[in-house]
Amino acid sequence: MQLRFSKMHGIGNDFVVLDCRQHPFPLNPEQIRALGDRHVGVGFDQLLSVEPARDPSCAFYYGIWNADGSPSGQCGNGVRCVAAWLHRAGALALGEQVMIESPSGPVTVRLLDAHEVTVDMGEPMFEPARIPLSAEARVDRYEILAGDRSVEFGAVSMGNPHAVVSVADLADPALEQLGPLLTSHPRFAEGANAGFVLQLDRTQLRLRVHERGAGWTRACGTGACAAMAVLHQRGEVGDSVSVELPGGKLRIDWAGPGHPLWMTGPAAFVFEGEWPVPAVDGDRGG
Ligand SMILES: N[C@H](CCC[C@H](N)C(=O)O)C(=O)O
Repeated sequence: MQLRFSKMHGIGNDFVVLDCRQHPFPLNPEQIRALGDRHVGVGFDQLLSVEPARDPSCAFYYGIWNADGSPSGQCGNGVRCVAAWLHRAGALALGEQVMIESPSGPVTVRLLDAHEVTVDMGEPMFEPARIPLSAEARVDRYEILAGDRSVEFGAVSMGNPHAVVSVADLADPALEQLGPLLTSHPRFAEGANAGFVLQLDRTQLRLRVHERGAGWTRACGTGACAAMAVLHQRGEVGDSVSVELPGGKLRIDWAGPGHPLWMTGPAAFVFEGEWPVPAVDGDRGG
């Protein structure tokens, strides 16, 4: 079977997008990993499917799988690319605001232009059980033993789990080990995206993220939302911040609990292609 796809990225976080509006998602986890392989496949951080909505209040549904084949509930850079993809497919007009359904629930997207999208990512969820994180109670700062060091972090869900660690040096070599340790720490029952944030002032952050299921990526949209939300809860940033990641900048706006959190940033097309799906064993994906 030949599979048509679009290759896209959101500030360097790269995606393969599949049009599944007319046919069911066709790949099992083994095939997802093969497609995501950067040497013998096409390569991506995440695979995204565009499907008919399941929730009647939404225009479409999008599925999300990491490069290791694991599913995720949310992808911030990815949903901006889905919105731009729908615009190119003639299914979303400039300036039009629609709800799109993600595995963790609906988000609202609006195309500011063909390559700039703003998204209401919903409210950050801090309750440990909603992340999920095993903890006695919800606090602004948790302590965890990672390897031989105690690490202080914030935790939040954007529809996917995030740990946020404030650092003074994003080039600290210790982060190379700390990222994977936090991502797979047993206190995060479903794993975590581990964000390391350097705060420049109340309106500017720098961030690196070791993503669950994909490793270090050049950008993580939900990670930018998570870092801002954690610092906002501590009263350390204002209601609007610029988050600079290795691949580029996002703007995050959040007025606090009870308000939606908006993420604004670019979405880019790279190329269209076809991929011969290998006949490998494994249960159906999705
Ligand atoms: N690795 C994430 C999914 C992709 C998130 C990221 N690429 C974004 O832009 O939000 C997870 O397993 O929860």
